Amino acid sequence: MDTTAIGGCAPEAAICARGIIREFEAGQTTIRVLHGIDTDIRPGELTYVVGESGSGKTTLISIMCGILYPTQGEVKVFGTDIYKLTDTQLVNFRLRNIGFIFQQYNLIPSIDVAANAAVPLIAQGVPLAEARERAKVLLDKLNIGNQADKLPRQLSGGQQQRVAIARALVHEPRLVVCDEPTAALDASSGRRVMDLLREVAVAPDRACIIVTHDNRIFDLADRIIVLEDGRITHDGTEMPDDH
Ligand SMILES: Nc1ncnc2c1ncn2[C@@H]1O[C@H](COP(=O)(O)OP(=O)(O)OP(=O)(O)O)[C@@H](O)[C@H]1O
Repeated sequence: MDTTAIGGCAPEAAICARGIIREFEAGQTTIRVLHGIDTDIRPGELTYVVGESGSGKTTLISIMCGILYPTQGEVKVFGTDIYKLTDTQLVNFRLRNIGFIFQQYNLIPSIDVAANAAVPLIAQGVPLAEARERAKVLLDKLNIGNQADKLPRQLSGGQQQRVAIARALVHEPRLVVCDEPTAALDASSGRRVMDLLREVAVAPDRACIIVTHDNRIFDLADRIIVLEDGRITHDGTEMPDDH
């Protein structure tokens, strides 16, 4: 593992992001979406990223979890400078260390719910029967254990989202990154998801980042980062007064 320091990274940081700029090409013009983000995500904390639509939240967390290259800047995840890895090394790093919950659930339509939730374990070579059993433990905790043998299309949107959450947590990744994990859920399902995220993803050697607009769960954050037009404008334990 590469552990050389990049600009002032705390060695214990779960994520150290320095000078993150991201641009997208739009026709003849280049749009700068992130304007030089510097931040450390601490282990043992539930960190929220909030901000208006288009402020760059999804772009930032995608860069932090190794699925979108920054135009400039560096990201260390648990000491590994992820964008210096080869493509294969990066895929393997993500597989072992990171769980994602994105707004598109991307379930595999032709395999049942338990197999979908078990995908990260199967990809790591865990035998199918064991992988399914481990996935079922999480599906039970999310109150959809009784759907394990169904195909994704037989589930409601909120149930499919919970399958995606089980899939993100099943391999007990050190970093969990979630984009609106409770948006499609009623209040009690949303609380259950948050309880599970805390149980699995928040530990002294783990970290969890959540993008959310859901004010029902704001009180559960340890830290809230506010993005405005691709810049951090607030970083504290509570929401700023003007949100
Ligand atoms: N692949 C892309 N190509 C061009 N522009 C993009 C691309 N991805 C994002 N953008 C632009 O970058 C800006 C930030 O997008 P992003 O999805 O990060 O915002 P967000 O804060 O997550 O928004 P929301 O809350 O609506 O999901 C937007 O203006 C968006 O149109």
